[in-house]
Amino acid sequence: MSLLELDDVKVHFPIKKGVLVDRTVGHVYAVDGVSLKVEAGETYGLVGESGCGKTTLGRSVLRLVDITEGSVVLDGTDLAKLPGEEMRRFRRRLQMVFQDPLGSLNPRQNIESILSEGMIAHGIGKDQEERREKIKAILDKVGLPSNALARYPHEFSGGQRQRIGIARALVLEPDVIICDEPVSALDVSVQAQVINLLEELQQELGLTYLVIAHDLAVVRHISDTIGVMYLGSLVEEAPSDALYAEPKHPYTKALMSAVPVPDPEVEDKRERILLTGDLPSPANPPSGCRFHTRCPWARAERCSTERPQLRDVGGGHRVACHFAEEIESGKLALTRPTGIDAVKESEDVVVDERTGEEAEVPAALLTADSTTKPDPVAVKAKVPSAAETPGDRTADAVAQDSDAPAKDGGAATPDASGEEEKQNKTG
Ligand SMILES: Nc1ncnc2c1ncn2[C@@H]1O[C@H](COP(=O)(O)OP(=O)(O)OP(=O)(O)O)[C@@H](O)[C@H]1O
Repeated sequence: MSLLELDDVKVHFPIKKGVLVDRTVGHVYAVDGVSLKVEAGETYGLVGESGCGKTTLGRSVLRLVDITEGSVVLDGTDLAKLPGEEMRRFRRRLQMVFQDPLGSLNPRQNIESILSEGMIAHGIGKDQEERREKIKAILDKVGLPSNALARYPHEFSGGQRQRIGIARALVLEPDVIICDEPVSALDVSVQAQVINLLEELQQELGLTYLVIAHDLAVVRHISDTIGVMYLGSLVEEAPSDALYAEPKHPYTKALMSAVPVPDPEVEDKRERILLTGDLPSPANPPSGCRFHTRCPWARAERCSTERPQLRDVGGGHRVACHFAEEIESGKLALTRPTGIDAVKESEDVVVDERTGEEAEVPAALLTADSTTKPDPVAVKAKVPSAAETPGDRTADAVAQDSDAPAKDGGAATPDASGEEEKQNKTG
């Protein structure tokens, strides 16, 4: 049995209407039948574009949102069936590291108080002295000096604050840590340090992670197994290397082909799959295969009526596509352009709304309906905007951000990077 098992988990949020009497007029199918297993000591990476239900799934494991259907089993215990008090005790074993380290730390509490809070609630440590010793040891493990204890969250850089968030989870000695976009609010250089730290801690302490991220690069680096979500469901799951070597679902192929490769020669020859159309609303998902409205290989007769189940295609690789094998062998003709040729040949020039600059947009993305915006997944591959290209900012920010563990030098003072991050978020 795996340490954490999710079986057909559904989270449907009711859509209410009415002034005096709340009427349920529909549902947001945020998570719609996800089954996955996280093995002890391993990392499961969950990827998908914004709005696909990743965060809701993570929160449902912690019972921070109610599960509509299905089960979440931790070490043999079905959490959905636990009464409140027992669930409270179990919660110690499941901890979360949040995306926004500053927003998740109370600015009025010093680090000792923040880290003690959970320990007191769960009866860890017989007195404050014992708790302090434990906190100091954990701070050391995450690369922060013990004099950080008396300081406040705003006195640390973004990366250091995330180390505090990780320490807060660790002091409770959890079985599983759910990391929800753990590095997406950080500079790229700092991201690598935090990811490396998570890996080191895993090796040293035998931790188990469920890492949720929209960034394939982040998940690839750290995961043993990766699950790809689209509109509330898993469309593909495989060991990390297999997924990257041979993505089998058309959506995964499109996600992968949108990630730029640093080598220009490889980049030039690479197959591109550009999706047209927007992500459908989870309140009104398409019938049959949820991806059929954007899939370049969709077959009207089957894909729009029959919902594909995740099925094993060998080597622990599971895919929810009726035609995965035919697509793989090249036997299935395209029913929509993938935009491969269009990328190379298009000379259409339009103005990028976000930057106000002229941007080349592949002709394939300019659909007959001019009101339809190009899909951001596809566009990102060709026209990254200034705001979406962390690499550009990093060149300057790297020099300024001092996330390197300040073991002997004391905690960092408010630094330029911290300010810059805040401005970035508000801007
Ligand atoms: N409490 C809620 N009530 C109603 N709808 C919700 C609620 N929480 C999330 N949703 C909706 O559920 C869908 C999935 O949201 P979720 O935040 O889980 O996606 P995500 O993949 O984590 O996206 P992001 O990376 O942007 O957070 C979205 O359409 C969202 O608007």
